[in-house]
Amino acid sequence: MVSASIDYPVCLQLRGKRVLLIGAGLIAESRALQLLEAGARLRMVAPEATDTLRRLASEQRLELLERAYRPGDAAGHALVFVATDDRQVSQAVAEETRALGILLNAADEPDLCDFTLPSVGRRGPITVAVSTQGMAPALARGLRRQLMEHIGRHHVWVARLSGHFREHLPRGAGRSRLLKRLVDDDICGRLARGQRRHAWTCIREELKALGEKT
Ligand SMILES: C[C@@]1(CC(=O)O)C2=NC(=C\c3[nH]c(c(CCC(=O)O)c3CC(=O)O)Cc3[nH]c(c(CC(=O)O)c3CCC(=O)O)/C=C3\N/C(=C\2)[C@@H](CCC(=O)O)[C@]3(C)CC(=O)O)/[C@H]1CCC(=O)O
Ligand SMILES: NC(=O)c1ccc[n+]([C@@H]2O[C@H](COP(=O)([O-])OP(=O)(O)OC[C@H]3O[C@@H](n4cnc5c(N)ncnc54)[C@H](O)[C@@H]3O)[C@@H](O)[C@H]2O)c1
Repeated sequence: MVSASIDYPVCLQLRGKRVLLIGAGLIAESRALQLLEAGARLRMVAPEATDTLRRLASEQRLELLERAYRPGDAAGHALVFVATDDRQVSQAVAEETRALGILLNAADEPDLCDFTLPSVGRRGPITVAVSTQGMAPALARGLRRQLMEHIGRHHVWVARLSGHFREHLPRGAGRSRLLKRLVDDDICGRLARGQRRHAWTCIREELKALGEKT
């Protein structure tokens, strides 16, 4: 049975991947900064670019081709973004990316998008992303801001510690127990209330129990 489709969210690993961004105005600039943070190998194509994008190009942080988009530009890229002020450009890019099977985001043109961008907030390794399936970007932004207020320093600390344990402790029931306890009220809750010593006592007990079993 086919039902009405809903969005499928993912967190992409873009380190070292070739990404094409067409347009180099203010919207493209904000996309570019996020893509560079994610480690993408970024090529931009636009006749006019912002000062910041020009500077990044002169520092070789990205490649900037100062000309209009041409069919053939998309080849060899893992993802393509278009953010120009000309719908015809977006349509031409969409034709090319569809033919090549490359996923496209067209700023403000949901009908041409293979994926849309959620409103994103970050704290350490924690990412909050809110999407409204294209219905209300301003609501996505407002909700993201509200949700971010609930992410505290203790969450970042617990996330990092969990990452450390997952890297260094062998998989198994003991490790799962420790990782679950890390996020429950005993530890995460105590950290939120500033009771660091109690939290550490629980962690030590769990590690000791784990050590005795292995
Ligand atoms: C979340 C965010 C991410 C980002 O862009 O980085 C994003 N838009 C943001 C803000 C924003 N955009 C607009 C307003 C003015 C209020 C309004 O018009 O509603 C505000 C609010 C503001 O600026 O405060 C205008 C707008 N946007 C789209 C249309 C076209 C249409 O809906 O048809 C129009 C009307 C244009 C017009 O009529 O002129 C379309 C899209 N915008 C999307 C993402 C995708 C759907 C996301 C979702 O599912 O929620 C989608 C489908 C495609 C895409 O671009 O990927 C970013 C928040 C950044 C932050 O967190 O700060
Ligand atoms: N999603 C959002 O949050 C959001 C918010 C505001 C605007 N937008 C949309 O994003 C788009 C870009 O907005 P902006 O403010 O950055 O525009 P802008 O006018 O600042 O920049 C447009 C860019 O497109 C380039 N361009 C024009 N024709 C081109 C071509 N043939 N080939 C390659 N590049 C070309 C220009 O050189 C320039 O770099 C608009 O469609 C706007 O509606 C999205």
